[in-house]
Amino acid sequence: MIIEVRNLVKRYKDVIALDHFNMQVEEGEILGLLGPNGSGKTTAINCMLSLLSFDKGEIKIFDKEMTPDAYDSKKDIGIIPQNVAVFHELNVQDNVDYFCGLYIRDKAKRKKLVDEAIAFVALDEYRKFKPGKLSGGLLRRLNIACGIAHKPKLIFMDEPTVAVDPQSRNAILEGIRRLNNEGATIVYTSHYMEEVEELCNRIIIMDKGKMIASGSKEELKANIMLKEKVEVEQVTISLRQIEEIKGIANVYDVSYHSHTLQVKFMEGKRNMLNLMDYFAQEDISYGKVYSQTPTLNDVFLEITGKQLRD
Ligand SMILES: Nc1ncnc2c1ncn2[C@@H]1O[C@H](COP(=O)(O)OP(=O)(O)OP(=O)(O)O)[C@@H](O)[C@H]1O
Repeated sequence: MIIEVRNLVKRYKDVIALDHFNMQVEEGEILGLLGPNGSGKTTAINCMLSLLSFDKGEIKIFDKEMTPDAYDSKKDIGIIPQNVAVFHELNVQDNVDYFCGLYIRDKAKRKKLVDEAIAFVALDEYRKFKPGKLSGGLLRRLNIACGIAHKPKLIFMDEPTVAVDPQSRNAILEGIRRLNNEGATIVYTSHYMEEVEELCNRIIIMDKGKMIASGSKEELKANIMLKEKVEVEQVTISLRQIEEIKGIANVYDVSYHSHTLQVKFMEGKRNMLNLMDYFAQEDISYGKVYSQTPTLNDVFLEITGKQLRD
């Protein structure tokens, strides 16, 4: 076990940011911490890093209690904070060298690590650029290079792709996979469910400071009632027909707004065909029809009754 968090409680005056939060991370995982804005992701990470004190609970990292002076553990941890934290007076190379130098004294060894980190985030041609000259995506990549140059065993990444162009975003996600392949355990926070689905082998969903679900994306989706969602556009149906659609096999929820019909199905085959058969029988005309499998937003919606996205 690389991280063990038990019953963590953190209050900011009247706000309970973490409410008996639990989480465990095993070696080699890419753990996704997913939750809407304000659900407590950053607070949880900052407590794990001992950057914040907390009111109750226990945090162990590398099997040792995490405290502000746990330097032995800290040297094996990398942090990529949500807000880019680099020195604007230093160029790309000197920034990476500075952060690497906090951990590695030997100059020759450090030079090699700095070169590797810069190559890793593909910033070679920008070595001499100061941060002010870099685009948002390149700046994020510099932020990552600063956090990983000392080759940490455990890396915390707090929303590293916020406000990043798609090309840099893909480069960042690919880089995270490579770091993981090279042996790093990664804790990745995001409120983008697509990213978490794509990247993480286990996901913890947070809401209001609590862990509300945990598992692989397949496990999380298998545990909810929704198995298929069919949406039909440009359709006009009556209240009687809505009631009859509710009676079709496996249907458990029907909603109808602005001529768009959404039908949720539990387990089952031929769901869409059964619905189309009903439309044919009733002579109902319709526009486009989509069938969707559940997303992590559906998991969140079923557990909390609200959307993951704001
Ligand atoms: N310094 C602070 N003082 C008071 N309240 C705070 C402070 N930092 C966070 N909070 C509150 O604690 C709760 C959790 O915030 P936190 O930033 O940890 O959530 P988050 O999931 O990381 O959100 P985001 O995705 O917006 O970063 C929120 O209600 C937030 O308003």
